[in-house]
Amino acid sequence: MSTPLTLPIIPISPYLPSRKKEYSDTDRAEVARNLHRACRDIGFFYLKVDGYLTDSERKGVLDLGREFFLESTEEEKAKIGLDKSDGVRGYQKLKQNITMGKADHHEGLDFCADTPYPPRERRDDAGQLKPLGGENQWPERPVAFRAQMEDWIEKMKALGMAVMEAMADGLGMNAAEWEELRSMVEDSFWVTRVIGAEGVSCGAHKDYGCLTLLHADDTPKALQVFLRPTPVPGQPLVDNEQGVWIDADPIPGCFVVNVGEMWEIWTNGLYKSTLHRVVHRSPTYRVSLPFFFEPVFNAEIKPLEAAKRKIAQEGWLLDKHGTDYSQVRYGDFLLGEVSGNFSKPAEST
Ligand SMILES: O=C(O)CCC(=O)C(=O)O
Ligand SMILES: [Fe+2]
Repeated sequence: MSTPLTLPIIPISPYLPSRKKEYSDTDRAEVARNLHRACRDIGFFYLKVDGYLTDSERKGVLDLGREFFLESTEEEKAKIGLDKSDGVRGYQKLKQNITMGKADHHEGLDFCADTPYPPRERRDDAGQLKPLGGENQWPERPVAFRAQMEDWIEKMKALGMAVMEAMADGLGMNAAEWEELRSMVEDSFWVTRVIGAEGVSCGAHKDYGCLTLLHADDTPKALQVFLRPTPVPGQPLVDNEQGVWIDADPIPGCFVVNVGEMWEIWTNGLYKSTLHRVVHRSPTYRVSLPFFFEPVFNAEIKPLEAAKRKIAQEGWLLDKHGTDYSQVRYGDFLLGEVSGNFSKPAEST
């Protein structure tokens, strides 16, 4: 089977609560089947969201980011720097974010779900806020930033749930299995990021969480995905090092979605967290908004029975065949990731 050089497009409307009635179970089965194939063979796909968001919502959030990055003063940016909260929430300047040990050429603004710690446990023995122990830092300008972004976050959480339900069907989960999975993501420990860049931006990396829902402006030739040769059942997987970088250019009405390492564990490696990078070379300023739809902080992530059944049914020989992926608590995994993510600039303490 030859490798497709573009990502598949998957419509999610049949799974959106507001649209479900317009579609049949057969429509949903087709979405679930295509989604399963995309997650298994590529780990990335375009999610067609049709009328789920208005054009002004889609444009509005990107404009907020652009305006903040391009029109705020250095002081305004520094006022909400990572060092003013818990080291994870707030503004990161150029080269402050580290990917695979290298500084990224983009500035960013990160927000995440409320702290998972009760009030007495938010600071360490020295009185410093622990990572994730603080509060989000919202820019004062543009004034609509917080309200508009909070609406966006609610919509992204609901969209993430619809994709999760379709993925559960794609794996052939029964009702009880889906309930268990749903309880692990329903109160998602989401993270959202606004990125602005005018040069080569984000180094090659895999996302560590559950699902990344990426909304970006229309700059082409920026995001690239590492496409592995299509796996064949019953044959050992081709070495992960082999593959080609393809452009994942924006398509109007679609998000670019990928599965993170939590899905890799849930599926014992059937769904892979795939390498991607941003090599934006055009002189225009690019704004992108990845939304990381994550499990709840305390979720214990371990291989799902439904995934094991699917592996057996389809006859896969996976890298670790015979050995299950190790169980992780999502929150521990996240803390490990965020602690390696940011460089400490000399002026921050
Ligand atoms: O800006 C992009 O297109 C992707 C950013 C990304 O991969 C990330 O923040 O994890
Ligand atoms: Fe990423």
